[in-house]
Amino acid sequence: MQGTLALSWRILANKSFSSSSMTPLVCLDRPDIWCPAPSPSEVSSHLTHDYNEHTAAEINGRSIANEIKATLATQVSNMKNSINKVPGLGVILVGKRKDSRTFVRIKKKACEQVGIASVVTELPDDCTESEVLDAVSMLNHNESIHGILVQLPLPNHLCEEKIINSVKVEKDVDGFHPVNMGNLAMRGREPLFIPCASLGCIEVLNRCSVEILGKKAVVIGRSMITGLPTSLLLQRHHATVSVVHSFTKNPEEITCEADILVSDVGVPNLVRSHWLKPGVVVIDMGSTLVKNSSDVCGDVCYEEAMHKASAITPVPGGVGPVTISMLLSNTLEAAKRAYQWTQKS
Ligand SMILES: NC(=O)C1=CN([C@@H]2O[C@H](COP(=O)(O)OP(=O)(O)OC[C@H]3O[C@@H](n4cnc5c(N)ncnc54)[C@H](OP(=O)(O)O)[C@@H]3O)[C@@H](O)[C@H]2O)C=CC1
Ligand SMILES: Nc1nc(=O)c2c([nH]1)NC[C@@H]1CN(c3ccc(C(=O)N[C@@H](CCC(=O)O)C(=O)O)cc3)C=[N+]21
Repeated sequence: MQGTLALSWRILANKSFSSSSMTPLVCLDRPDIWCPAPSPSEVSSHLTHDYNEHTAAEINGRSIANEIKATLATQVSNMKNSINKVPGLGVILVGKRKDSRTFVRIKKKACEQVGIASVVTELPDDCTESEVLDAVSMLNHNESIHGILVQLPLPNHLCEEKIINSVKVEKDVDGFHPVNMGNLAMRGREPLFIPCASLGCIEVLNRCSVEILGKKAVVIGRSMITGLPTSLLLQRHHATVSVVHSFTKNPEEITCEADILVSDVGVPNLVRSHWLKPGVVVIDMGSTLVKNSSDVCGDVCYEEAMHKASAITPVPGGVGPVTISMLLSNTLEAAKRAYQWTQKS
């Protein structure tokens, strides 16, 4: 087992960017994000390792996100200089949920960092469905808003389906509109936007030179926000994907086959050591707020996984910040399309 771990770590650290020969999935112009191969030094700069080969490399999502944000900030500034426009994100926040308010605050701050304008429309917990639909409609018609995000979950009395369907497909930077999700699921079709957490997952794997093509990937969770689009996107990158959910019997028998394990559940410490194959790359998307604290907790028992995996994203500081940078990237793409502006090389 130790041999396997040592080998997989060496592969991870030394391999050149294996996905560079792959056609980018999205027809988005994502220079410097999907395309170029990171140099070995760039790869290792996102991985911290204590030089003990029997523990996993920790993937530094904050440094990946900072790199992406620096690229986006340059492009936003170029757009401003060339056409005197900046991308705009409209967020609708319903109610007082602490986690939702935190996530919206993080998104707003990230927009400021790269020069994207953001407006947050706040509605009370007991607002009516037509008030939310009106708020979406205002943003749909606002020419300085290029991306719209309705923070989920919504209070139970509101119909999530109806509200998501009302977002203009061209402004659906979350990628949750059925047209975008449907196109993601259908081979040969290109969605205008892919959900940010799924993009974040692939971005982390790409930037750490983890090969996806031909690998066995297991996704735990099948929600619209994370699990479902992540399994679809991993398939587009030619992984063989299995999906585990709340009705799966003996999930550990499936997860322990995975070369890449993605967990999108929201149950702290669900994934234990015996769920993992030695050398697996673990992407922990779980982000649960710990009760009576501002700490967040992932789905994977980190201390146990450290001794089994070859690389792992921590929580916080793993895939979460990369997800946020993908929202910024989608918003910039939306603005580029709206203004038919392309970055001159
Ligand atoms: N880091 C990031 O970038 C992001 C993190 N998140 C986080 O991801 C987590 C999941 O969010 P979200 O997808 O919205 O949550 P949902 O509650 O919508 O979905 C949870 C999924 O996990 C499955 N599930 C629940 N319990 C188990 C179990 N014991 N074993 C296996 N599967 C189980 C459910 O199965 P079933 O379908 O059968 O009900 C469902 O598919 C949250 O912590 C959220 O905060 C979300 C978005 C981005
Ligand atoms: N319309 C909509 N779109 C979403 O994309 C969406 C949503 N609703 N509802 C909730 C989930 C959750 N989600 C996260 C994004 C970033 C972090 C993130 O950046 N987490 C930080 C920690 C955050 C903290 O410190 O509280 C980290 O992991 O380092 C977490 C979770 C997006 N979601």
